[in-house]
Amino acid sequence: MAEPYKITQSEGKGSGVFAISTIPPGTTIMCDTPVLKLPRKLAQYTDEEVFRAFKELDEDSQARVMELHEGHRAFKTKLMRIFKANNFGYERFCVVYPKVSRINHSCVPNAAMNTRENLTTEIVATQPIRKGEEVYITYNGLFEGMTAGRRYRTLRAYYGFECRCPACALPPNDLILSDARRQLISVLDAKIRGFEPPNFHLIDHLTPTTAEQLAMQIRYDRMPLETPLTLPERAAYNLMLAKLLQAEHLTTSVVDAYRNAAYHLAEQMLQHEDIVIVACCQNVQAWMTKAIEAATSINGVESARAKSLGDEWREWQTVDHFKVYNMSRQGNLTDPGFLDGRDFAVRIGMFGPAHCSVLTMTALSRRECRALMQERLQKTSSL
Ligand SMILES: C[S@@+](CC[C@H](N)C(=O)[O-])C[C@H]1O[C@@H](n2cnc3c(N)ncnc32)[C@H](O)[C@@H]1O
Repeated sequence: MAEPYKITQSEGKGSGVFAISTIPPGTTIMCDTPVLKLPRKLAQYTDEEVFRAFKELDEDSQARVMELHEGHRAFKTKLMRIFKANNFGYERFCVVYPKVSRINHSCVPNAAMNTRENLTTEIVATQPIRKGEEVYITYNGLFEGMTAGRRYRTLRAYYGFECRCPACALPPNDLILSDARRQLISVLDAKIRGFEPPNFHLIDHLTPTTAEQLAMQIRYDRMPLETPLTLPERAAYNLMLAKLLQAEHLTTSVVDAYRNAAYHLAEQMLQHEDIVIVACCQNVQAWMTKAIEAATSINGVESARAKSLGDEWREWQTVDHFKVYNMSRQGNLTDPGFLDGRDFAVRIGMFGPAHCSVLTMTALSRRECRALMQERLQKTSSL
C-alpha cells in the first residue's frame, strides 16, 4: 500500500513528514526498523562507542545514518551530533530509525510511536491529519506532565530548538492554565501508577552544558507511594486525569483514564453485592462510553482497542448490578413508579427456597442507603 506521507522541508525545522492525503486517526502512517543500535547504558556514550556500532553497519546503512539531521549541539564529531539528535532510548537499547528520525516534535502531537519488543516501530495517527499537514510525535513522554518552561529547557538542552507548538505558543493567561493542568496531570498520573510525583525541579537547572551530566540523566527515579490509593481515589484520579488530558488535547492516554475511572467505580460499587447505586451505574456507563468513543476516534472503529473495550463493557453488563440498572432505565421494574423520588439505590435480594427463589428489589433513598452502608461498616470494624 502507498505510504500516506512525504518527507519535505518544514519551515524553521529542517525536514519534516507531511500527510499527502487525509489520514484518519488509528492509521499506521509509517513502519520503521532501527538502522543503528547500541546497548543502553546509564552514563553517556563516548564517540568511540557510537563509532564502533556505526562501523559494524553496511555501507548503505552508514549512508542512511549520515544523511540524518545533525541537530544544533556542539559535539565533536558529525556522527555523535547525528546520534544525539535522532536516538530513541528504550529499556535495553538506544536506537536510531532512518524514517521516524524525520518526524519533528510537538507537545500536542497528532501521532504516537508504538514500538514492539523487537524494536520495530509504527507511527500511528492519534488525531485526524489533513492532507498537507505535518505529522508530529512527542520526543519525551514526560512532557504531558511538564510546564512549558520545563519543556523549553529540556528541548533546548537536548535538541537545541525552541518549540512553537500550540501548547508552547499559548497567550500568557492560557499558558498559566495549561501549566497548572500539566502539573496536575503529572501528579495524578504518577499516583495512579503507584508512585510519588516525579521531581522535575532539576530541570530548572538544565542547560546544554549540564545536560550530559549523569546527575541530570537519572533525575526521574521514582519513589513508590507510601499509602496506596483507595478505590474511590483511583476512580476520581482517573476521571480528573481524563478531563485534564482532554483539555490539553493529549488524546492518547484519555482512553485508559476513562476506562480505569469506570472500572474502579464499578469495583467500588460491587463491594456491596446487593446494593445498586443508580448514579454509580450512570457514571460507569458514561465513562465507558467516553472511553469507547475516544478509542474509536483515536484508533478507529475497527481497532482492537475499540473492540476490546466494547466487549469489556458488554461483559460488565451481565453483572446483576448493571442488569438491575438497565431494567430501571428501561422502566422494566414491576412498579413503574418504583424509583420515583427515591432513586438513589436499589437493594436486591433473593426470596424463597433455593430451587424457586425470586429476585426482590427495594428502592432506597440516599439516607437509607448511607445508613445501611454505615451499619455494615460498623459491623465489619467491630469484628
Ligand atoms: C529527529 S530530528 C527531526 C527531523 C529533522 N527536522 C530533519 O531535518 O531531519 C530532530 C531535529 O529536528 C528539529 N526539530 C524537531 N522538532 C522541531 C520543532 N518543533 N521546532 C524546530 N525544530 C525542530 C531539531 O533541529 C531537532 O534537533
